[in-house]
Amino acid sequence: MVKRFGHVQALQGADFTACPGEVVALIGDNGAGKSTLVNVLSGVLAPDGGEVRLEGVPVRFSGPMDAQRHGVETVYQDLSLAPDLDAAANLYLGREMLRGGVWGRLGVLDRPAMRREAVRAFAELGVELKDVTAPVTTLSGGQRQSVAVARAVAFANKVIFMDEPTAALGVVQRSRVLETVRRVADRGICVVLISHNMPEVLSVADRVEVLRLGRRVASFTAADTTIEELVGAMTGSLDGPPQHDTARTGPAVTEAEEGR
Ligand SMILES: Nc1ncnc2c1ncn2[C@@H]1O[C@H](COP(=O)(O)OP(=O)(O)OP(=O)(O)O)[C@@H](O)[C@H]1O
Repeated sequence: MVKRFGHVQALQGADFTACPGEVVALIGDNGAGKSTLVNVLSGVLAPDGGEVRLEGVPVRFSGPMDAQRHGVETVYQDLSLAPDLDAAANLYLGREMLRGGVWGRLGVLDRPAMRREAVRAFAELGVELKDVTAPVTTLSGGQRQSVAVARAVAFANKVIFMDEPTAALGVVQRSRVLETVRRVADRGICVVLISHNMPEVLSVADRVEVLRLGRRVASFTAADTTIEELVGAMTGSLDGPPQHDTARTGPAVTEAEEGR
């Protein structure tokens, strides 16, 4: 995948594959190109070169909603929440539940049902919101992050990209989100996780892809590597980082290939 911002070459042929049921961690130093890659794969940014394949089929998302229609959800670093809406409304943003019968045809929102579902979804993530009717702008950073994670988990059926989904979380919520990541993958969804937290990466990921200066420079099987090895690959201090064999568990669902 190739992406330029003016003179900045953010992605210079970064590529990776993620399979159903696996958690792939995307790691790299600040500025390595991780968020740019996720933004290109989730339809936020148009690439300057390269190809995305979903279940082996080339796709070109016209925007994030197009990606969502294909079963691809994203937790963005900036969370992309509507600050003045409550947690339940944010969970269903753009996919609101409507009341049945004539009201459904008139497009009346079923707020009680959305709030019930929101309470359930947040409880699953270990988030206790005192008031699901409060605008998300009044929530803590961690609570807002959980709202964004809950939204992606509720709707993804093929791929979830998570850009630093636990950065603002306390210990308990962090471990609940990581449990959720594993559970979502076990449903056959492929999870791509960006994280700077190496113990977290090793505890939840099956594979680790390392980006440096817009390129993928190493791949590791999480069970066979160490924090030192990952940091070495990220910083380039390892001489000729290894391209470990990546155990593939099925057909590729998402791929960003080198630009031509
Ligand atoms: N909208 C933009 N305009 C100009 N340059 C950008 C833009 N977005 C990213 N870049 C540049 O592209 C490069 C890759 O940035 P990116 O945010 O993808 O890195 P990252 O690996 O996610 O970093 P971090 O871990 O700090 O979030 C950086 O040099 C960054 O300054």
